[in-house]
Amino acid sequence: MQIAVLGAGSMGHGIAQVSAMAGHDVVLRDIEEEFVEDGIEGIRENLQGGVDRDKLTESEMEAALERIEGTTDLEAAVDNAALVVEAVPEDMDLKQDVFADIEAAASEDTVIASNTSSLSVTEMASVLDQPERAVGLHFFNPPHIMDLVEIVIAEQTDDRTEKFAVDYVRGIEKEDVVVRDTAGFATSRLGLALGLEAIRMVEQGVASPADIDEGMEIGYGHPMGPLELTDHVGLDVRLHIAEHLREELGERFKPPQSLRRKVRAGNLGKKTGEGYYVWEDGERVGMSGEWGDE
Ligand SMILES: NC(=O)c1ccc[n+]([C@@H]2O[C@H](COP(=O)([O-])OP(=O)(O)OC[C@H]3O[C@@H](n4cnc5c(N)ncnc54)[C@H](O)[C@@H]3O)[C@@H](O)[C@H]2O)c1
Repeated sequence: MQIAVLGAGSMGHGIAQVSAMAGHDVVLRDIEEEFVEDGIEGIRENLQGGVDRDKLTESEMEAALERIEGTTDLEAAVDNAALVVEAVPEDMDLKQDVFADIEAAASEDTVIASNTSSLSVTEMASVLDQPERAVGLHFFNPPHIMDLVEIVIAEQTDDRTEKFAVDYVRGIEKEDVVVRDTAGFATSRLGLALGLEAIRMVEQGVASPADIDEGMEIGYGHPMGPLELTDHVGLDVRLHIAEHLREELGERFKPPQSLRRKVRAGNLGKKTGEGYYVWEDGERVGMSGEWGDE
């Protein structure tokens, strides 16, 4: 099957990679040649990492790369695609424009998917003449490592589109969960609830960030505690989603004060070197503020 992925950033290049690894022909589109090249280079590095760890062979890597083509031309990208997945920045106006552009250039039965992590797919689909072909495909970061794809069913999504999405996700050997298009879907809503409560517990001095995280890792078998995960995701990203969920779902998603303060101070987590932990060269070296050493 031919697939177009729009946006060659963190998520887009990974979605292109897992699709090509499953045997699909992929066209990866971004707005600048440089971004397309960076995306394809990212795929090459991921695949080479897989070869180095004996997860795939050199020839499987080359075959996957041959199935991926890069372009800046939207029409050429979506022209023959059975599925288009957009992974452009998280902005409703931009995504609606992209959806409308896809519909104008693609064939009538092309399925149009969004990789949004928090926006309403129903609202995105409302700009389409055939909104029943829209669906959310919420991949997790990084797509070549994470097994889950949350399939988001908009108000308008029809049964054909839902089945198409489920078949595609299973075909690329990912696990699917099907959720209705509601704020935060299933995963962001629950993940954030845990993250915000953990932040409030740090504020109340219940325990240190490292002890709270270790409690969830050892006690509940989570691969990573809620505070370290917050540092990985980015405090700004978590604050933004919390504000959105507060608006949609109520005060239980009210962002804690320390989260706001840290974002204002530019302490956004791993990417800036400090969040609830202190980071050096991508490694956790201590805890933020008065908590100090672990
Ligand atoms: N980063 C994550 O952890 C994560 C996880 C799940 C879902 N998402 C979602 O995936 C989407 C993309 O996020 P990202 O982190 O990959 O962003 P990113 O900023 O890394 O990449 C976005 C890319 O889209 C390109 N772009 C902008 N306008 C475009 C257009 N009109 N057509 C084609 N490309 C265009 C940009 O040049 C950029 O390369 C967002 O909706 C985000 O919410 C992100």
